[in-house]
Amino acid sequence: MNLTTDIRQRIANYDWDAIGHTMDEQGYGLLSSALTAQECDELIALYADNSKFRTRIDMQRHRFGLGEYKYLAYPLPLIVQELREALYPHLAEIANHWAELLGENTRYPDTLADFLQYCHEHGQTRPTPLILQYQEGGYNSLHQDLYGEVAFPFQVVFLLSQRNEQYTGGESLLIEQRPRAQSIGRVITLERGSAMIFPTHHRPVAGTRGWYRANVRHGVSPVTGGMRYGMGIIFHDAK
Ligand SMILES: O=C(O)CCC(=O)C(=O)O
Ligand SMILES: [Fe+2]
Repeated sequence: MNLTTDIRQRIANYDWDAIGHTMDEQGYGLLSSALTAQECDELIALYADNSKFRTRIDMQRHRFGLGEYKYLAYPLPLIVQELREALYPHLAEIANHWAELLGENTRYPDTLADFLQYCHEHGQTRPTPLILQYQEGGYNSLHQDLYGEVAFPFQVVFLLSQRNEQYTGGESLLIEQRPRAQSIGRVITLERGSAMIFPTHHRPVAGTRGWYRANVRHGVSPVTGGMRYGMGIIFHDAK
């Protein structure tokens, strides 16, 4: 791959205060134009190269939905490594703020390397960034990506395909379940190269007696035509 090296700068250029506020308010955030069309194409092309991946999952076999995904192997492709490293400190700051709101003692370290060290000490050593592929009819059931006791509270998904040109349907879904209430469903329409930051397991919501946890699951609605690729960056490693 002909990798660009301005990823760190691109990530640093987002208005992270504004993203933090949006995440506090709606539970997720968007990064528009995080990847160029060429980078999206390169990542899609990478999907065919099994030497870059450690595991392939047939989603139907596990009743996770319909489609497939592959977990990248270490060392991660440079662009994925750079995105994971560059996103982490901004998200750790928001994560620490959320932990405070929820009265948790957890404090996330400032660097991805330190956080991964912590994962490794807890037996979580396998890389979790993944590329997902859905054909017509494919979908991803509502789920959470937890792979052990250590879980970073946010993950990021990048849409790699061109909506309405390469595929139709296949909307990103977030379902938020508040205690003793019915769930809220959010449909997030991503553009090619854009990304969504969302909670891995829950988000703080203001109640009449302080902040409480609302459980969040994510998924993808059925693809009605064509082929849709996404790339997920999960920060905790897996057991
Ligand atoms: O394909 C998608 O957009 C959903 C990806 C997903 O489940 C994830 O990134 O964890
Ligand atoms: Fe997921």
